[in-house]
Amino acid sequence: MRKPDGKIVLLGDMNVGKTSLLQRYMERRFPDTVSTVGGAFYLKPWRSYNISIWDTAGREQFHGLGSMYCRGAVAVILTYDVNHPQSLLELEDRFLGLTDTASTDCLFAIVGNKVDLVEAGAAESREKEGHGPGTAGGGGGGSPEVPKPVRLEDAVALYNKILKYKMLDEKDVPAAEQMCFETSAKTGYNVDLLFETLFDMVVPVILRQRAQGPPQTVDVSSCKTPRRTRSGCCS
Ligand SMILES: Nc1nc2c(ncn2[C@@H]2O[C@H](COP(=O)(O)OP(=O)(O)OP(=O)(O)O)[C@@H](O)[C@H]2O)c(=O)[nH]1
Ligand SMILES: [Mg+2]
Repeated sequence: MRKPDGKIVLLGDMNVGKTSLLQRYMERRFPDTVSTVGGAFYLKPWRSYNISIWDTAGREQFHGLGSMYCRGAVAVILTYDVNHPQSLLELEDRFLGLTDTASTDCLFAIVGNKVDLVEAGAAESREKEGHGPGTAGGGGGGSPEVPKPVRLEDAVALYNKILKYKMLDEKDVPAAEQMCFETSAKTGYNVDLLFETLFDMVVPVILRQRAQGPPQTVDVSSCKTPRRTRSGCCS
């Protein structure tokens, strides 16, 4: 098997849907998942490159492994659940620090998953209030404004905090609007857009890294070995 040219890592709290997003993209389905143990990866050929995409465990007990998985990453997908504000806060509090081992020109995407539940919840409350499905609660025809527990603006604010944390100038990185996504692994909404936008963006990073010399290697002495690692689908 050819060595991957670049690595993308999914990070985020347990249950936000990291494994489901990856399976939706790679396998085109939404199977039942079990909470991830350790990590697992897929290899995605993209143009003339091989990109590895790492799924990580959100559970606290595996937290220490996160920085090992991020080592040398060309992009990190920080995932939260749009229905759980705490999962967005956790990205800043618990997961951002893990990306210190990523490549210096690592790209960051922020992904709010499970948007289908917002729509479902809104439809349910409309019905409870006596409005039929499809009515906009007295509105005049346009699609109803669905209140989301976490708004896209909150993700954009986090993106700007990340730039500060990494001491990056916004002129040198993609705009927040390009890097904040709302997805549904269940319906597939925006899932291809997320991964393929990112693949296209990481290609120049891979080329830059190649021009600069050999890829960074893992210093195994500085990280704990996982007790159990679920093997990747390609291993
Ligand atoms: N409705 C809905 N459910 C989802 C979506 N994505 C994931 N789920 C469900 O959320 C639960 C957790 O999904 P996982 O993909 O296992 O979450 P995870 O982030 O990988 O969790 P850990 O591996 O524990 O870190 C599962 O029951 C999924 O079926 C989505 O877009 N919509
Ligand atoms: Mg998982």
